[in-house]
Amino acid sequence: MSFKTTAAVEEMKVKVCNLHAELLRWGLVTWTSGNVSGRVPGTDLIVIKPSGVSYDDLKPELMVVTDLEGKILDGELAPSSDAESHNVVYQRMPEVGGVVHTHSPYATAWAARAEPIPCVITAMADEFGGEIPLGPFARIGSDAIGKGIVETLQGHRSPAVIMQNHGVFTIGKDPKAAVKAAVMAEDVARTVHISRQLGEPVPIPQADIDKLYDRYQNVYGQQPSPKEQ
Ligand SMILES: O=C(CO)[C@@H](O)[C@@H](O)COP(=O)(O)O
Repeated sequence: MSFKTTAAVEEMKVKVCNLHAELLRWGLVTWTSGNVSGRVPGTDLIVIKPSGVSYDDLKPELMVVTDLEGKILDGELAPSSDAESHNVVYQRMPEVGGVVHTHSPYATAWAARAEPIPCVITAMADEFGGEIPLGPFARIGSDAIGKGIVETLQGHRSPAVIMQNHGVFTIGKDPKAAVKAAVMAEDVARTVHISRQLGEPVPIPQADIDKLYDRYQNVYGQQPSPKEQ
């Protein structure tokens, strides 16, 4: 039976396509590395970048729609080679609406050293609620990467995980939130790297991390007015 698209699917194709430009804008990807996906709200449909296509050539109509098992439902091209990893996250974390993968240089350098990024700046407490955890080494081609992402994120508030010897995976309530987490992960990875070159960074006490995280997640910025809630 041929796939019957919807306005929501087409809207997600545009969002996912356009968010790939943010990966370039913030210096998170090189050539065709990296990928963004989004879950169409209220469905088990996933929209993801086609594999190996130049960022300059990405268009909404080239995005690939799959089910949670990776079966292609819409799209002429093969989905990202990381689609299985994204799908394991969506299968096991129903609250996740967006997943991003990059090889951003500073965060990936921490992954190459198999070290989690310690929470030593308030920006990390704000966005990640603690360290950016390290996930296991796993080769592409099975569900091992996806399982490693999910198992590592459990017990952390971080929306980002650095996978040993590989790179960054981030999650969010929607694709834009996952892209933000990828941008901020690279930003703090760079800062903490620079700090550690000149000495030993000083950890922030957990009680302060908790307060900073709560403020940033619940007070910072333009909170919806009571009538909007
Ligand atoms: O990291 C990997 C594979 O794990 C890269 O190949 C990935 O960033 C880009 O692959 P795709 O073009 O999305 O298939």
